[in-house]
Amino acid sequence: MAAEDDDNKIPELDQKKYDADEQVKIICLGDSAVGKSNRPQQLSTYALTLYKHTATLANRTVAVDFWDTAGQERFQSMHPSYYHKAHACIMVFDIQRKITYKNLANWYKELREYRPEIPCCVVANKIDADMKVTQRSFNFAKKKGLPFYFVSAADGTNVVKMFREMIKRAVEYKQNPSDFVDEVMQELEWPGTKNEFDTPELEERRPIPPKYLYLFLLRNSGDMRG
Ligand SMILES: Nc1nc2c(ncn2[C@@H]2O[C@H](COP(=O)(O)OP(=O)(O)OP(=O)(O)O)[C@@H](O)[C@H]2O)c(=O)[nH]1
Ligand SMILES: [Mg+2]
Repeated sequence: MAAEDDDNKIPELDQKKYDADEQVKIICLGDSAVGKSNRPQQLSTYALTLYKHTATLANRTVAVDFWDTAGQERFQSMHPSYYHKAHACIMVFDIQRKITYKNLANWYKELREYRPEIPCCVVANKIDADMKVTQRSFNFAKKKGLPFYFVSAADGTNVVKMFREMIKRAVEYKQNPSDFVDEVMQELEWPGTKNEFDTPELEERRPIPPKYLYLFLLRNSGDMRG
């Protein structure tokens, strides 16, 4: 109980802010170690990292929160609050590990259960390790009609382009959600659709070790490669 009370006091985890016009939330999905955070190997200590970025699009300033997790992927599933109010999703796999590509289908399925219509893209990361892969085709994205990017988080190839395009799509989606479920959820506070960080019942439904839930690191990153 004490921990839940503490969570309520962390302003960054108050998801109501994403209702404001100038705020978007973009989430990252993918297996562990595909390079979502582009950090050197380290213990997955923090459940949640928010990378804050300010983007200028058509003379408008947009505050972007990139949500990134470490650790929860091991459960092959994310906590519902991770998806809550997200405006776009970046799905990442590692071109050197086939399993991470195969698992995209699972991540995508879970994403669509929570967020049926938000813009999503597929990122093939680590192309610096094998440039030849860019000759290959990866059909998952095509099959689902998703934009696809060959990226190297290590050397920066396509990273800024991908982020800019996804921010733009997140803003467009927010201005004109095609997602009926999403609109309904924003209007009604259905059980399970408000900020799940505040709802202990949901913790019981999908238990998460407290150290993952209650530790988080807030980063200020103006650098897209951060
Ligand atoms: N060669 C190469 N290595 C990369 C690239 N991006 C990340 N890595 C390496 O891949 C490993 C995993 O990167 P992370 O960013 O921690 O991966 P993650 O997906 O965030 O993993 P979790 O936080 O555990 O979910 C690290 O050793 C990175 O240095 C890349 O573009 N090229
Ligand atoms: Mg990470």
